[in-house]
Formats: sequence, C-alpha cells, structure tokens
Amino acid sequence: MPSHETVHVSLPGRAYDILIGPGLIERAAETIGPFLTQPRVAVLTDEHVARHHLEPLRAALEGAGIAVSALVLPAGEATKGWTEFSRATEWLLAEKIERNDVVVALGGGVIGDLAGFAAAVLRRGVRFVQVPTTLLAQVDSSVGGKTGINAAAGKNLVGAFHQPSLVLADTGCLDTLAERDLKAGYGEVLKYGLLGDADFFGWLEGRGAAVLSGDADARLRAIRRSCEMKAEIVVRDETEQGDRALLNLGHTFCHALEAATEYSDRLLHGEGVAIGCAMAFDLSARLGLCSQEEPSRVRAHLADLGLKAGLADIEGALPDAEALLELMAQDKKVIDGQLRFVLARGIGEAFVTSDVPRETVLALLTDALAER
Ligand SMILES: O=C(O)C(=O)C[C@@H](O)[C@H](O)[C@H](O)COP(=O)(O)O
Repeated sequence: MPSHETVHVSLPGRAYDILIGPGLIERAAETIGPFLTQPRVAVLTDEHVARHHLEPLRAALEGAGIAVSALVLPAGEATKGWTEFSRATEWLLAEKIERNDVVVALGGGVIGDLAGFAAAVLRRGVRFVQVPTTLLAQVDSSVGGKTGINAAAGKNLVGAFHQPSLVLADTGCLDTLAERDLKAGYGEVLKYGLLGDADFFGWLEGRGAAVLSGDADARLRAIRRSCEMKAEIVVRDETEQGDRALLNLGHTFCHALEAATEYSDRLLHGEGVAIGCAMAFDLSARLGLCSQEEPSRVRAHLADLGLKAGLADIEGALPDAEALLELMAQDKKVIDGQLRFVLARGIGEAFVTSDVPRETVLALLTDALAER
C-alpha cells in the first residue's frame, strides 16, 4: 500500500488532517468513509479534472458501497463566480444533501474555493473534504478554510471561513498537470520560503527544478513544508486578524493583476503570486527595508525555473499605474481605507505594514509597466 505523510491542523473543535502522498484517491473510501453517516457523497469538480480523476474516485468510493453523485462544472477561474456557485448550491439541494452529509471538492483552487463556500452556506453549513488535484491547491488553497468566489468588484470578495474535515493531497494527480499549471502552483510554494523560511527558499533554489520535473521526494517535501507552515499560521490566526495576512505575500499585486486581465488565462493565479512576490520584494528594497540583492535573488530563482517574474511577462494590454492602484484598493487587507502590504526585511522575514507611501507604490508600478 503506498505510504503518505500527515500534517495536522490543530484548530480547537475543527482539527483535521492533511494527507499527502500517492494513491490517496484510490484509497478514498478508507479515509472519507469514517466521516459519513450515510453511505453517499456529492462531488463537485470541473471538466478537466473529471476527465482524469472522477472515475478513479467514484470507483474507490462505490467499490466500498458509498454512492457518488457528481456535478461537473466548466474549468477555469471564470467558474468561480455567482453563476456557477448558484448552480452548484441548487444542485446540492436537488440532491437532498443533508447537514450530516459530506461534499467533496475534487479539483484545483477554483473548485475547492467554490465547493467550500457552497458547503459553508448550504443549510448553514455542511462538512466538506478537499481533494486538491493541482500543486497550487495541494500547497495552499485546500488548507485553512478560506472559501469563496469572485465578485464584479474583485477577487474572492464574497466568501466564508469554513474548514474542511479532511484534505487528501494525492501527489499522483500532479503527473496529469500541464507544465504551465505546475509552474503556477510553484508560485505559492515559493511564497512560503519567502514569507517565513529562508532555509526552505534555499532548498528550493537547489531542488525547485526537481519539484517541477516530478521528483517524488522533492515534491513531497515541498508540499509537506508548505502545508506545515500554512497549518501553523492558520492555527495562530484562523480568521486573519493578524499573522494570517502573511500568507497574502504577493497577493495585493496579484489580485489587481488578475482583475486587470479579467480572470482570463492571460494570467493564472499562481503566476500572479510569483510576480506579486517579486514586486513585494522590489517594494521592500525601494523602502530600504532590505537590500537590492533580495529581490534580485527572487527574480533569479523565478528566471532559473522559467516562471513569470514581472509585468513584461503578461501578454496584452494592462491598465496604467493609477488604475492598478485603484484595483488594489479592493484588497481585503485594507483597514480604514488604508492599503496594507506584506513586505519583507529579507528572504523569510515578511511582515504586514500600512506604512507605505502611495507615491512609492505608484512609482514601482509605473517602472514595472515601462519595462513591458
Ligand atoms: O489562506 C490564506 O490566508 C491566504 O491568503 C492564501 C492565499 O494564497 C490564497 O490565495 C487566498 O485564497 C487568498 O485569500 P484572500 O482572502 O486574500 O483573497
């Protein structure tokens, strides 16, 4: 039987395990079964993921006498909005999913966030299990209970904190990912080193290529370390009153860029995170918080792995610096109308501050746009 590793999220009253390893979908009945009061689950997934992973999941569960109903949504960030959310919740109601039932989110960040939010509001809350199938979802979005959808005004603006009961990160799923999606997910892996673990970043500089090329040990270590760091932060600050905002490193820029590119495949979320992290380090250097060598080291690592690193890597038109800053004003970290940024005193030393002059951000954006 393939082995797996476990990271525990020790939230009082809502503790759960993240299982990481190959073959977890084939063994889903063993791990999901104990959560069921009736032998049935409702699965939300998307067209791409269903092609590879729905039948193996169905076979594993049905083989153990657990009935599976599934709704397959369109793939892509555009699914994470009111239309598909409403369709998913109405379907769960039509399936007569009860309070004690379990919803399974089989997919990447879009499906996990949408299914988690549907579970959070359905009958005022049903349990759900995350089965993340992308690198991004395995290291980040499936853990910590941030669920939600995008609104016309911006990314993730409607949602709820709702923790999963279990996360099954089947690393075998990564073998079916397109190279672009793997690289995008790596943006979130890199974020963990940058925000709080310089040794991990150093390890990624040496082994990041192995993570991307499919080395099983390297992948397992990268996913486990990311989940451990996220679990620690989430346990300290579940609802982002303080420290949890560190997990938003790179996201203030990223969310504005995703809005500017209309959540299209011009920019994947993880690509925006990688670019946003590089920009956060640039901003930190401009403010004299760290030396210029730190952003240069971040960009060198992104370039080594062929990841997007700056605005020049985004195809098509972008709005001007003022308009990008305006998009950043919808950030959920804004307090009393004041933007807050996750900046760094060095690699692995991130902190949150509102002490950032508007002109410095504008100058950074203007210069970054001029490089296009
Ligand atoms: O879990 C968190 O906290 C994060 O900030 C992780 C992010 O990587 C993730 O993209 C999250 O969904 C962003 O949430 P948001 O509330 O800042 O939109």
